[in-house]
Amino acid sequence: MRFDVLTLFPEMFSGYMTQSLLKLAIDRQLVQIHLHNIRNWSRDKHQCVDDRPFGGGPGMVIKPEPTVEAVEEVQTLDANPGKLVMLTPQGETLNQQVVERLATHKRLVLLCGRYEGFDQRVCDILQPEELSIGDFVLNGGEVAAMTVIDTVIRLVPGVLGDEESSHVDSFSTGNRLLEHSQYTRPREYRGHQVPEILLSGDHPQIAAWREKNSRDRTQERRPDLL
Ligand SMILES: Nc1cc(-c2ccc3ccn(Cc4ccc(CN5CCCCC5)cc4)c3c2)n[nH]1
Repeated sequence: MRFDVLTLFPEMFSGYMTQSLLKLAIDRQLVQIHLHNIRNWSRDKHQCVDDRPFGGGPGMVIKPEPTVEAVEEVQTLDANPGKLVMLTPQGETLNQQVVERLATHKRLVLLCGRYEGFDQRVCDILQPEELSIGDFVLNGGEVAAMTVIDTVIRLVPGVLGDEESSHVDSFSTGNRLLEHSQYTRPREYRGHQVPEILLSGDHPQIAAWREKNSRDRTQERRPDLL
């Protein structure tokens, strides 16, 4: 799967791309991430990409020319132009079902804004899918784009090992329970014991304990999921 990210801050992705799961997926050529700085498509000698909003108001707006021309050129870099997604506070809210839909595409082109966002004509001309990652305000689209990448790559075949395959993730279609509690060594820590059943090797009983623990946690924390 190929991701192209258009942003004014490509350096924000450097550390993220060295993160283990994504780095492994890239090294194994299961995933490609291509970063593009929108500023490289600015037309003026000062490389300006933003300007004051017509009609007044706070902040600056990213100009339509460099943005549209950047997306159009980036889309030509592969035979498949990809699914264009704009990260925005005003978009459809991301959830696991949206992630599963996005993962069906071979290429995602993620458009990250800053300031007050993009000139409306960027949406009118390019008609991107507009995505929010939740009802809170970020300072730009980059963290939202990383969230999209982070969630979608878990669904790319081969990225997760069989053991940890994503179909048993919480929120996956058909699985609406929170995950059960997890424990590892030591068996006791500051007087807190690991539940004996998990040490028993009795796998049917362990599975039953985990199912009940998932249900109890979901009832307690997210009854809306039941
Ligand atoms: N899920 C989610 C995605 C984003 C997101 C995504 C992309 C961009 C690009 C720029 N920003 C910053 C920003 C923040 C708030 C506003 C609204 N504005 C505030 C001041 C008064 C008028 C209205 C606009 C732009 C972004 C924020 N935030 N949250």
